[in-house]
Amino acid sequence: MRKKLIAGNWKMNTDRATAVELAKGVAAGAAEAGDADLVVCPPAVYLSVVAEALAGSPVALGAQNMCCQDNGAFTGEISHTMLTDLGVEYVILGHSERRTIFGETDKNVSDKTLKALAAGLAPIVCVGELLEEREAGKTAEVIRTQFEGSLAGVSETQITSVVIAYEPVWAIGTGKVATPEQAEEVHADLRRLLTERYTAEIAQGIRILYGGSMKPGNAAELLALPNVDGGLIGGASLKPADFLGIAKAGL
Ligand SMILES: O=C(CO)COP(=O)(O)O
Repeated sequence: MRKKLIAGNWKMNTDRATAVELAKGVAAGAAEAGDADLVVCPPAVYLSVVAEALAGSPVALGAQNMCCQDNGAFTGEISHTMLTDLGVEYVILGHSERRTIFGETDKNVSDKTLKALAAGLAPIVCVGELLEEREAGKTAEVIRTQFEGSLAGVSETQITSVVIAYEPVWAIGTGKVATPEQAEEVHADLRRLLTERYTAEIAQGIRILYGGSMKPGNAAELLALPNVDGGLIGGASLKPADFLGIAKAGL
C-alpha cells in the first residue's frame, strides 16, 4: 500500500513569525492527524526557522523550487546543497505557477528533477492542464507531454523517489475542485504512463498527489480514490487546523 502524503505549499505567504507559528501548529497536531507523511514547504528564506520549529516532529521540510545547477554565477537561485544543508527532504518542481508565470519548460523541470534526485531530495513534480486545454479535450495529451518531458531521463531506480502531483491549473486557488471522476481519470492515466515507461510494480509504488482547492470538506472523497495518494495543498495549508483536517480526512 502506498502511504499517503499531504504536502503544504505555502507559496509566497507568511513572514518569519507566522511561518514559525504555522510550523509549530502543524507539528503540534501531527500525531493526531493519522499516519500520512506530512510535509510543509515554506518560502525559501524561512526554511531555516521552520526547520527549527519542526525539530523533533514527524513533519518533513520541503522547498518550493530549486536551481538545476550545483553552484556558481546564478544570481537569485538556490542550490540543492543549500536545501539539504537545512534538512530539506522534498522539493516541489514544475509547479504551474513556475511554468505559467516564470516560463519554466518541461526541460527545465527535468533538469531540476535529475539534479534533485542526484542530491537525495524527493522531487514533487507537478503536471496539470489549463482550462482551455481541458475544454478542448486535450487533458490526456497535455498530461502525457508534461509527464514525458518533466521526467525525461529519470531511471527506474530514481523514479521510486519521485512524487507526482496532478494540479489542474483551473482548480488552483479558484475554489473549483476537480470532481472525483476528473481527478481519478488523470491519476489513472499517470499510473498507466508510469507502467508503460517503467514496470507495473514500480508504478504501483509511486505516490500521485492531487492539488487544487483541496480543503477538509472535499478531501475525504478525493483521498479515497484508488489512484490519489495524497494532496498538495495551497490555501488550506496556511492554517494548521485545515491542513491537519485534510490529513485526517484521508484516514
Ligand atoms: O497550487 C496548489 C498547491 O501547490 C493548490 O493551491 P490551492 O490549494 O490554493 O488551490
